[in-house]
Amino acid sequence: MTAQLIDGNALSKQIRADVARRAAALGARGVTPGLAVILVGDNPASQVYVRNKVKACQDNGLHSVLEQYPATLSEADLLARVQALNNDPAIHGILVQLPLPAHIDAHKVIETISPLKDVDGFHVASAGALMVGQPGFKPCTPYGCMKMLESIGCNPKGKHAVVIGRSNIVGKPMAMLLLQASATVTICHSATPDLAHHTRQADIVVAAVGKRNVLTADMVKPGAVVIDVGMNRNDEGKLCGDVDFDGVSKVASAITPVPGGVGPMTITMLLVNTLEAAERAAQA
Ligand SMILES: Nc1nc(=O)c2c([nH]1)NC[C@@H]1CN(c3ccc(C(=O)N[C@@H](CCC(=O)O)C(=O)O)cc3)C=[N+]21
Repeated sequence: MTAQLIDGNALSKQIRADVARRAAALGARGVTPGLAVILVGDNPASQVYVRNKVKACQDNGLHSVLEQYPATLSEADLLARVQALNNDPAIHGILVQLPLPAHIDAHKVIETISPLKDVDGFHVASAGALMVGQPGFKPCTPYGCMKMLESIGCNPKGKHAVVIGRSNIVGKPMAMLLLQASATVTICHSATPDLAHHTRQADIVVAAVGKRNVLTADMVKPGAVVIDVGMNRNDEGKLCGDVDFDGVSKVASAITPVPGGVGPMTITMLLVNTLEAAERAAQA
């Protein structure tokens, strides 16, 4: 291992301390930042994630409400809950945990969340704002990745960044944030014929596919910075990313681990977005 480790837990600790300070300052003005998390169904992974989010709120002085519903909840009832939270002045951020049961149109649910409370940054208005450089919530995972680059003094300006993956939640907004930071951005995906051809030219690689060993040492330029957004299980059931960490960490100059990298930063940026939603509401 020659690469510098970009520690998502350590960086989260710093940023969360700042969130807690700002939350306390708002509290002194009578406003406690509030996050509502809605979980539909009993997906065990979702239950763990949601509990971690609620705990992170509690630990940093944010108010949180967890609403759990059975998988049989109707779409109409879920939309009504979201509307009620839109109108609840104690709630500044609304997160509907994905995936939702198949009978519910996730797109419809997300579009029902007020863009002012869309702390996931998944609403089309948030995506559009990011696209045109207007104020709005940035999706937490790519936002966290940008903070990780910043934390090691990696300014994307003039660099070639390759994003692997084109999801609405990570790949696309990641590319937009890097572009906004004046990187030259290449987006690769499942139909890219020669992925290694692109990644070998990259100063920054962000892997966001959801498949193990998408990025191996032979695909990385010496000295590149590598961000691993993947969340997979290996044959032993251990959590691992999209990047062959052992190989790539011998070539890269800096790399994020899984676990302890992008995951905790995603939750941290959710707290940041919720705090900012509350600060804006307090100003209005
Ligand atoms: N509306 C919505 N917003 C989300 O942000 C959202 C979602 N739905 N659905 C599911 C995914 C997944 N996700 C994670 C966040 C943190 C960790 C995390 O903290 N991971 C730890 C390890 C956790 C473990 O050990 O399992 C780590 O990487 O160190 C993981 C996954 C947010 N998601």
